[in-house]
Amino acid sequence: MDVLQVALGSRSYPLHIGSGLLSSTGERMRDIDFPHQVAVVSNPLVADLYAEPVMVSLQQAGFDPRLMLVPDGEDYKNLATLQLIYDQLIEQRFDRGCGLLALGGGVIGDMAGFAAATFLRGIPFVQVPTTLLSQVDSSVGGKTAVNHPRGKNLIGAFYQPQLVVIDVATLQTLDPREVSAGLAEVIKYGVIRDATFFAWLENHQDLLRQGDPAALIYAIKKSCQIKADIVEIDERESSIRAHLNFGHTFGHAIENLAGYGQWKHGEAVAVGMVVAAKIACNKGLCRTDDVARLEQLLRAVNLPVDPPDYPLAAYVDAMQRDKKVKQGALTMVLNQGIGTVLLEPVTDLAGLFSTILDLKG
Ligand SMILES: NC(=O)c1ccc[n+]([C@@H]2O[C@H](COP(=O)([O-])OP(=O)(O)OC[C@H]3O[C@@H](n4cnc5c(N)ncnc54)[C@H](O)[C@@H]3O)[C@@H](O)[C@H]2O)c1
Ligand SMILES: O=C(O)C(=O)C[C@@H](O)[C@H](O)[C@H](O)COP(=O)(O)O
Ligand SMILES: [Zn+2]
Repeated sequence: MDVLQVALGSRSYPLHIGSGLLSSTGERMRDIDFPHQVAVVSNPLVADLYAEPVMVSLQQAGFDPRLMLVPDGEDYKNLATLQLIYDQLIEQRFDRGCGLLALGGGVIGDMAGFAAATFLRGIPFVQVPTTLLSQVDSSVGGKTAVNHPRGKNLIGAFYQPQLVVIDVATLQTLDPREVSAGLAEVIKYGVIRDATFFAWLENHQDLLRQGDPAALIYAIKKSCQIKADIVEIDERESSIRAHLNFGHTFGHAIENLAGYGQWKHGEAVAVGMVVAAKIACNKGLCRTDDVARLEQLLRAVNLPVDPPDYPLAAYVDAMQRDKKVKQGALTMVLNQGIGTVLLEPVTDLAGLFSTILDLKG
């Protein structure tokens, strides 16, 4: 097992990464003095697969765990489902001596994390991510949120977990499409921070697409390290944390326009990264060869690269609700070649994106 650290002063926490860790979750939580009463928030699909080892290990470690289920899917990542979590916490008389454990993918982690941030003004929580995407990205860094019908993650909080338990064995039951979706965020790290890692991903694309455990474990550790390094410098996204949003301005617009759940987050981000890279290329920040490398790698791991056909005005309207908009101006994350990005203010969104939609196909 490997232990990485997210160093944030009094809010620091470890990431435990290894195979078969679920059955020792309780011991790990006892080691950090986690509260006695634990709400284990999950969905029916994940609970059928993995609730038992987690619940048993919590009981054996002396905790009082209660399983609380919410419906599965991005279209349930909203205030109504959040209310279901609060209802269960209140009905079961959870008080300030309690904590919460999020067991599932990024949807569960984001929503349960926000419940933890807000219930009784904040209770401790632990992330136990079970998708590749949640293991490389959403469980680390403390962004929690639910969607609004008009925009992704518009209602949320920065709220750090006290522990992240990444059991890579859970990836064995993951649908191949979910593996690909997770790889989009992994590829993002290569583009924004590490050209050598990007080249490694290119060299291991077949193994990664096939879900090879050794290749995935390397990619998970590398991704978590890159994300931890960024979050440690800029926890609340006042500067370089926005780099982690590469591909998300357009990606979130796709998710919103299509209707939540129609596109997987990672798939939308894949297209968004290509769009951002094409903009960067038009501005002379990267070469057409860099865009081609990105497209090739995304295609190789079965990710889409072409934007769905919505009117430009609809895209522009959706992108205006991006959280990187301040006083009406959007800041875009654009790549400089492969391995570095910069932040660039955009005034004429329609003008900028009309060129890119022309580039389609
Ligand atoms: N907070 C952040 O920093 C951050 C970062 C990236 C993405 N996100 C958010 O994460 C969400 C996407 O997360 P996701 O891709 O994990 O999707 P998800 O949570 O919807 O999970 C995908 C599917 O896999 C199922 N599943 C989970 N674990 C499984 C397993 N081990 N075996 C079989 N099936 C399993 C889920 O039930 C679901 O049906 C989006 O809402 C996105 O906005 C947040
Ligand atoms: O942790 C971050 O910061 C990220 O931007 C990671 C993204 O992959 C993630 O999808 C995040 O939720 C998007 O942030 P948002 O602020 O645009 O909702
Ligand atoms: Zn993302």
